[in-house]
Amino acid sequence: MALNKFGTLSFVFKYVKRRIWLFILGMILLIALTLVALLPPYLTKLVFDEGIMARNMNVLIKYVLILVGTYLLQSILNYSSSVLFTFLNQHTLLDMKKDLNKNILNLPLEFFTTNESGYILARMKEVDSLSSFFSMNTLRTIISIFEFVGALFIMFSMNFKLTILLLLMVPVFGIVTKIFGRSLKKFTHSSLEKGAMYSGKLQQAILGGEEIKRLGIEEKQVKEINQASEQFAKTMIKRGISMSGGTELLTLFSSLASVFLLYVGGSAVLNENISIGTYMAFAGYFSKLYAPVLNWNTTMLTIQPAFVALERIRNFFFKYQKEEETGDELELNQINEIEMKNVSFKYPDGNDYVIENFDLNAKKGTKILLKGPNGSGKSTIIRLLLGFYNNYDGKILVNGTDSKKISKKSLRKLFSIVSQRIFLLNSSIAENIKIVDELDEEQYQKVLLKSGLKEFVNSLPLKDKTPVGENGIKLSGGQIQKIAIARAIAKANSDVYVFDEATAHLDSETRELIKRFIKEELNDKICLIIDHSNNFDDICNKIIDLTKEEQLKN
Ligand SMILES: Nc1ncnc2c1ncn2[C@@H]1O[C@H](COP(=O)(O)OP(=O)(O)OP(=O)(O)O)[C@@H](O)[C@H]1O
Repeated sequence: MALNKFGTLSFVFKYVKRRIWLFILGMILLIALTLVALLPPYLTKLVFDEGIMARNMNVLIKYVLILVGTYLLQSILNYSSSVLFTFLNQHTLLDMKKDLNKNILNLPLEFFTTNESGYILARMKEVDSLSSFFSMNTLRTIISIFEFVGALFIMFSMNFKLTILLLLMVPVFGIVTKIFGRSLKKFTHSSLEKGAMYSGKLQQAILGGEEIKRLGIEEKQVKEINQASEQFAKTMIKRGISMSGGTELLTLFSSLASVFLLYVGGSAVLNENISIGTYMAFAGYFSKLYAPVLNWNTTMLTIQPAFVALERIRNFFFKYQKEEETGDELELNQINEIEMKNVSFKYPDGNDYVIENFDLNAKKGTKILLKGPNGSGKSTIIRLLLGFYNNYDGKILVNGTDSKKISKKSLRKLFSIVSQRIFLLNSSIAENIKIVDELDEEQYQKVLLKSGLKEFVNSLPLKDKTPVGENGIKLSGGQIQKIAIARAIAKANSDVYVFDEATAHLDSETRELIKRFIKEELNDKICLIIDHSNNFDDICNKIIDLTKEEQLKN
């Protein structure tokens, strides 16, 4: 979805609106600043014409003192508006970031499976460049537009013909700025994209550092990262060249324009059409005629990336439909039955059906063992039950209600899952176990016992305060799995327990412990167990083999 500037501005305005009175105060300060800034050239004219040329010391002193006061006032107004806009800038940015942070975790699973985490992070960081919307450069551009109008008015009142002549130069600046802006936008876009890709590659390599070393593919990885880094550097060079070219061209034009003023203004003084004072005032106002265009150029250097970043942020983060809860969905308090009727599903980016015409029925007390070779769709069935995808054929019912009508948050709250890919926070063992619900000491000790963690935790010098490292890097595969099991047991009020290859890394003793827990303590729950071994055959009352049409046991 291509967004126009209007769409982008209205998006920014949504945030401005929240502090509209401060923005209005800021604009009043800017207008006051403009009026004060218009005084010095006119006062200079009076200093020359009525003081110096008329050889009147008192008048000279009077205007010099007024000039001092004007500059003082200008400084105070400048300082106040810049403080105010710094405050507004940072708070507006903070609001945007908060919204983005909230949005990101509400995006569908597809967003996280199709984009590298480093790439997502880099794109989120692009928000920082939005700060330039309210930076001093932008303020200067706004002030210069006000000043342009004021200066034009005063110049016309002093000498109409000379003003028209000087105005002729403005379109030249406009054209150069426009061409320059276009190429800058193009290079900014590609440099942001290449930068995000570079971050993605780098983060992937850092996360997979151990595996890369094991496979001995360090050089290959370095080559790929360097290639991404080179592409990023190339676009940055192009952007830099375009920026220097544009800036230099504009500087040259403004120098030539002042020579032009020297010539036409000087000729007017020689022909006695204007006084020296008027010439001096013209020299002061002259720069204000081109200032909006020149300032726009400088502002563009910072604001253009901000516009591009905003478009990219909106295109990227908002192209996925959020998993938003409208409040109309049914809130679940318990799950008594889950059913899948004739369900067929393929992933949004996949061509083939992962599961076809699949049926499942589980009431409280049912323990289902899901079997089937790798890639046969076992974990996909769990994802569908959790409402991660809606684009399936057939029906998924919870307590007889279409699962699409049920609040996903309330549904997921009633599931305890030990997934195949376990994610641990980089914090202590205890914090990882109590990630969803707080437990009292007695409950917590029971959880440690049931998950087979107690002995291990007690053997550690820091006990359950031991940090697990990034994604459990400091623990063994089995220990990670035990923490995930403890986490699932610790979650209060669950009605459905899912064990997706939950015991693959466990020793036989712990496996038996978990088996006993499932057998003895989950009899009034629904259990879905995915396992390749025959370990759980005897404690399940239903076995579904995804390679076979019929269910093996009922
Ligand atoms: N996010 C995804 N996007 C596209 N295809 C996917 C996605 N996740 C899984 N698949 C594909 O769907 C199929 C089923 O995957 P799934 O993880 O459900 O299998 P599984 O039966 O649990 O396998 P395993 O026994 O190896 O754990 C696989 O072919 C896999 O490549």
